[in-house]
Amino acid sequence: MIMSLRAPPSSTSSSCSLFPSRRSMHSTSRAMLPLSVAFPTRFVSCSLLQDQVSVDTGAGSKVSDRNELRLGLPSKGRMADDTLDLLKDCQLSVRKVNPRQYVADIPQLSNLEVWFQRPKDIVRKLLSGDLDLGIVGLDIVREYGQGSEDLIIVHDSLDFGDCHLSIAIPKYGIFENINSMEELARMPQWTADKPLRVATGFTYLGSKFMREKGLKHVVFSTADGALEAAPAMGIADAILDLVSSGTTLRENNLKEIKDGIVLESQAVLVASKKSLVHRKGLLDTTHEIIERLEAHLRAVGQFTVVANMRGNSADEVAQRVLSQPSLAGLQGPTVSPVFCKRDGEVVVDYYAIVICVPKKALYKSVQQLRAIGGSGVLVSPLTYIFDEETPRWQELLGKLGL
Ligand SMILES: Nc1ncnc2c1ncn2[C@@H]1O[C@H](COP(=O)(O)OP(=O)(O)OP(=O)(O)O)[C@@H](O)[C@H]1O
Ligand SMILES: O=P(O)(O)OC[C@H]1O[C@H](OP(=O)(O)OP(=O)(O)O)[C@H](O)[C@@H]1O
Ligand SMILES: [Mg+2]
Repeated sequence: MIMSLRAPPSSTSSSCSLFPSRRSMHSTSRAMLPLSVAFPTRFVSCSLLQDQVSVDTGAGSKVSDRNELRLGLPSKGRMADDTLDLLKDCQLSVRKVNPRQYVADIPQLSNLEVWFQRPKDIVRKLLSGDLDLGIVGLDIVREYGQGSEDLIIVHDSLDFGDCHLSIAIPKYGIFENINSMEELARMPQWTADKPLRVATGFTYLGSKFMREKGLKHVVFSTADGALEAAPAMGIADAILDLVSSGTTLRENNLKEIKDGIVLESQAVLVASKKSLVHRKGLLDTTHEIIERLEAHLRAVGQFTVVANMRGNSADEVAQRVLSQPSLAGLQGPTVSPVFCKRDGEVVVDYYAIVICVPKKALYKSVQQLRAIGGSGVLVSPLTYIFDEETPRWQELLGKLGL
């Protein structure tokens, strides 16, 4: 069974390498090139196989000796701006003194350093104990975390960076009638001598997935981008890459296949378990970050709607509002009397109702309000919705056994 990551014969680089053409590939002896790297003792030991890292986070590793807490954020790429925007929306603006500096702070969170790093390095540094928290795509956590139990997903849906990791094959040639992983695995073309060549940046997840899907003869090559070009260039048969809109695949004559999705991904907040347990102050800071994230992300999808409604009593108005399916709000409507003066007397003809409405259901809600006599409808955005309890915090305590 061939399930290995190999470098082209002439290459000593650990990344950016694609296979030589099929002919030269099969006429060359292709030894695996495991590279081992010695780190200073402060780091946990790693062995590199091309671009992959397997990290020993065994019981012997300790949290490093520092007082500051450290949060890793993406230094570049598509996640970088969205991450800063999200934190800003949670009133956790990152203060960067100099755009070329890799360290910053968040004035609201004392004793926390922000370090800007490449996403894969954030995961590596969480494992080595050099970071405590990080915001990256789940794909990167799973690929570079390699199943380590020291990585804990603290918030699993930060609502940006949505994509999935998927196998894609050409629409043409020998793949024209191949539409599922099962059919791909059954193709007679893949043998020990001529394995299926997959170009990917996700060799750990890729080899695990191929094994699970019963593909015995597979060989991976790595590249840092534009993987979709590899099949047309003749240097790979298939690719394993992130897909969002599907445009890049379509434009390159590639297709996804049934059961070919390895992982659904979006931005997550991830932490080192060791740090959470041992580093003073980290749990409190993490609690505050979770609270702010949850309160903000809940609010993002909702509007506050205020309307006036004629009625005889608050109860009667509430009955009318609750008779409509889109007007229940988060915990039912707030109904308050609107006092006005008529002929020298204070009277109540109207009631103000306040509800939270999902953004998607806004227009339907306004129609339903009008149908039951609502007028003067005011709609405003919400900044935060703080619940009594943060379910993710309870989950985290559970995972930590606290
Ligand atoms: N097309 C996409 N749509 C949405 N999210 C994506 C997409 N591609 C990648 N992502 C998410 O963004 C993260 C960062 O993407 P990526 O590593 O490709 O960075 P980049 O911005 O393209 O920079 P570079 O590839 O040059 O390093 C990925 O790990 C993934 O979680
Ligand atoms: O389904 P789509 O919406 O077309 O997005 C998918 C593309 O986005 C990512 O690449 P990116 O744009 O980050 O470029 P890169 O390959 O240089 O990283 C990914 O690697 C795909 O190529
Ligand atoms: Mg990219």
